[in-house]
Amino acid sequence: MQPCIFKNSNTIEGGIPLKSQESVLKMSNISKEYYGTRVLNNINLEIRAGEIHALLGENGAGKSTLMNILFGMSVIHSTGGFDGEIELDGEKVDINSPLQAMDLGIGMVHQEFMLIPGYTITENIKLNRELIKKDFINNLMPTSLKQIDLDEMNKEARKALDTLDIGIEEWIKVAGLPVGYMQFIEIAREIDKQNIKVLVFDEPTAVLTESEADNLLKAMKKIARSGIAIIFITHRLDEVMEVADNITILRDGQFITRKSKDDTNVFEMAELMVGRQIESLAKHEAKDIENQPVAVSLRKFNVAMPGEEVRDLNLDIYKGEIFGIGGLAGQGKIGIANGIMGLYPSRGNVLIDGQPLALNNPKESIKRNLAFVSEDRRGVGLLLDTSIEMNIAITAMQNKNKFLRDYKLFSQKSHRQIRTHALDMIKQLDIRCTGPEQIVRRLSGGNQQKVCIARALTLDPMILLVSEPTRGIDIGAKKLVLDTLIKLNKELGITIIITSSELAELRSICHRIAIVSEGKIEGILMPDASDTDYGLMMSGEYNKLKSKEVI
Ligand SMILES: Nc1ncnc2c1ncn2[C@@H]1O[C@H](COP(=O)(O)OP(=O)(O)OP(=O)(O)O)[C@@H](O)[C@H]1O
Repeated sequence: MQPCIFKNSNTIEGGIPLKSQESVLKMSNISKEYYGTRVLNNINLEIRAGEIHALLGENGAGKSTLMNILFGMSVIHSTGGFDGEIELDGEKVDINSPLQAMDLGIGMVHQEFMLIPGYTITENIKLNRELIKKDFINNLMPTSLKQIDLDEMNKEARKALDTLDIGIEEWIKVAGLPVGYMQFIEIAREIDKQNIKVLVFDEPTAVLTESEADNLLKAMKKIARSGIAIIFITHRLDEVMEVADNITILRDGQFITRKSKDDTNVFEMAELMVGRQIESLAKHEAKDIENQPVAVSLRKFNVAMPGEEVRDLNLDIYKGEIFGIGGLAGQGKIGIANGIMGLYPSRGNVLIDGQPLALNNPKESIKRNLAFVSEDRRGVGLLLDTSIEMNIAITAMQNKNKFLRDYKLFSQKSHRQIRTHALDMIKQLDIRCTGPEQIVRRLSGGNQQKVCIARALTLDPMILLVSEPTRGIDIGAKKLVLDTLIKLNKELGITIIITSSELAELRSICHRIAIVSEGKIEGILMPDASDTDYGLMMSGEYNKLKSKEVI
């Protein structure tokens, strides 16, 4: 079996794309209801071979639902199916399961990784498509005793990785690899499939740093040049401008428009998505931070978070500051907040308002008025099968005795207070839902993130740590989240520590930004420092060059 990437037929000499006029995929008049609520209404989507087609829409617009239909996901069929037609290469198809979708040549690069950590990269790429040795004896064996051709599998995996310019060895295990690599392994798995015609990238850059995202966009262009049609779901409109040929925009389950990239711009796309004009992000006001008392002091702080280790780190964060933590994936930026909150083993000294914090004890961190919005909202952030209102209230109930009626001998939860508070949060953060009783699993990704933020705010924190707060959030909601952080800082004086892979986001709202490299602070910059300084710090070169007096 040969890897398909440049075997797909729609290329012409030199690998220049032959963007066929025929559509490879056509979804017509697609409608879908969930429990009586219409979430897609007569949607059309048409894509040609070799085209990169961006599918845009706010959180909850219906993008994932449309893709779930394309993949024949059970969530669609177990909830009454859908209306409309799907055609592949001009032929009507019924797609009743993901397996059938794969057989038809539809692939998906997932937002949440679907890799098996204990397997090697090759084993993950070839999972369920293992190659069997072709010698005479092996041919005679029953299937269960046939020998796998590991050499050939490694070769093909290598070829797929090379196509993506990934230097990593194919025989190493996936466990512990940085997030950026995981994404590429997912892609390698898809492009290694022989018959792939349509490849869906669902917010592929949401978990990547800027340089990793650049590489990914390049890889996408290369894959499209081989003739594969790409559906690209993203909330980052600059990426759309960089790689997309055409764009389909959904809003509240309605088809809004289809446009050629050349006939639109970022502002128009944003407006079409949200149905109103988007103002630019609010900016914090400059503050004389360093005269304030220290709110958080870290000395020789170490956190054993796999892939994000923090090593002997020293840092002071001032009261009332919005403090940014940036850096490349795998350098330790994510470990800092997780360590302070006691979620990963840590050692060293942490002072909160001058008083030592007991480490490795999440309850203690919450008692000391810290709250955390984790980057891993599905893993540690949310109770997916519980209502929005309970998700918002539960941590404050357990740790701060909020929403409890005290009857001397026992206490009982106050449904009324929980409901009133949830309704207020839903309004303040514009959580799109059917009501406070809706279970969180049924919310779109962005709205789940807003529930995490609401839960943290419910703890009335004095120090709020937020990790990747706008990952997977649409442009309208992003502004809302960042504006909310600024407001909490300005009006309630909350010290905010925000960790983000998006430097632009940090520079837009932070008073100071620390860049983490190899588990330590490489340096602290003001938001208006030069791009060169940021770039050098991110690559860990800043201090080396400074010591040589090059800068
Ligand atoms: N399993 C489900 N049961 C009920 N409603 C659902 C389910 N999955 C999604 N929905 C609803 O369908 C609508 C569309 O959600 P969908 O996840 O398709 O949006 P999206 O555009 O992908 O959003 P995001 O950008 O946040 O991922 C939302 O109102 C959501 O609450």
